[in-house]
Amino acid sequence: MEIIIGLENYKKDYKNVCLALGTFDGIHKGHKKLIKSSVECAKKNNGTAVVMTFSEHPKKVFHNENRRILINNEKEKIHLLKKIGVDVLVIAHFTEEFKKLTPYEFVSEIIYTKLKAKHLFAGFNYTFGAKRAGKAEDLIQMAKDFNIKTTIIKPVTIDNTIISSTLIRELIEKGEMELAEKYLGYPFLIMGEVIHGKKIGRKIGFPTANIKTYNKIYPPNGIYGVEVIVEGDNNIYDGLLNIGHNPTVNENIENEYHIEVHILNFDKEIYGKEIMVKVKKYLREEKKFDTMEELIEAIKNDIIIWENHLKVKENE
Ligand SMILES: Cc1cc2nc3c(=O)[nH]c(=O)nc-3n(C[C@H](O)[C@H](O)[C@H](O)COP(=O)(O)O)c2cc1C
Ligand SMILES: Nc1ncnc2c1ncn2[C@@H]1O[C@H](COP(=O)(O)OP(=O)(O)O)[C@@H](O)[C@H]1O
Repeated sequence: MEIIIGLENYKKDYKNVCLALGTFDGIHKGHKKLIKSSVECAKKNNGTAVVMTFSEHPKKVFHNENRRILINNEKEKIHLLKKIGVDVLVIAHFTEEFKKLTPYEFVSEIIYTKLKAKHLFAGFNYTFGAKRAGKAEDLIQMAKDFNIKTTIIKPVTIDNTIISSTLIRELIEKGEMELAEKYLGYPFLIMGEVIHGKKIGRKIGFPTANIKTYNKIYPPNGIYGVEVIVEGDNNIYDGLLNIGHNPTVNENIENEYHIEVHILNFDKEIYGKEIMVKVKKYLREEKKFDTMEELIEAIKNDIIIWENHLKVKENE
């Protein structure tokens, strides 16, 4: 997959561009259906499947919020789009200038002139142009003027509920990881670089790879059962993730926020490597223990609980 950052760097004449439009935060089952349609369109027409998203979440730019609101950081998004078979990902900057384009200017200047799209794919609730004034039906009409076909993808539902990034964000914020997985179509991901921590983990017999944090949503503080993939290693490991302040070892918890994973049956130095954690299940809240012995006992118990859970799942 080719990655183009900034529309000004989209320069090649790609053939028969099948363009998927949307913010695609989460790349959930609904997004996947839409993006897959553009990939299939490209295959059928000997063309190019292009996805255009923004480097900043449009809502964040609109409300100037600092709140963590994204389900995926850029790395995760790239990983997920590659898997679907997208040829070109354009990450446009959501600039002041861009925000001012009317819906018609967006179609004419960006979709037609710049991206040279032949076929568009957008969701039923897609909005575009200044003040998000353009709706999915407008897109069909406006694109017609430029001889561009448009396919609007109907809502994808599970148990009569429309899958949406908002719903999934709420589930992640509540720690409902199994439900989040159901709507996403894959477990919630945490991808990032392994950084140095306080080096207490290995002393107590449970080394934990600390993962660099990004401005995105994380599940509530607590202990989670996870799967782990380490850069340059083909195995999928089981593991236990801890998100929180480590109150047992930290006096001043306000300044401490860590995301760290103990990988089961693993013993390698992986500082600086990229790791991917698939968050499967919330196990318990993070506690302040009076002694290190109690913390060690709790971690041992977490491992037993998670291994037993996996055994039961295997036999189901
Ligand atoms: C499975 C697991 C459960 C944990 N539970 C707690 C907890 O309840 N309370 C706590 O203060 N720290 C908890 N920790 C975090 C440890 O305090 C932390 O891993 C240890 O201090 C090592 O940190 P370091 O990587 O900076 O050396 C847990 C860690 C793991 C792997
Ligand atoms: N089973 C394991 N799980 C996690 N990290 C491991 C494991 N075995 C070895 N390591 C290595 O040990 C480091 C974690 O040890 P730790 O004492 O907790 O140090 P730090 O505080 O720097 O994270 C990891 O970054 C990794 O390089």
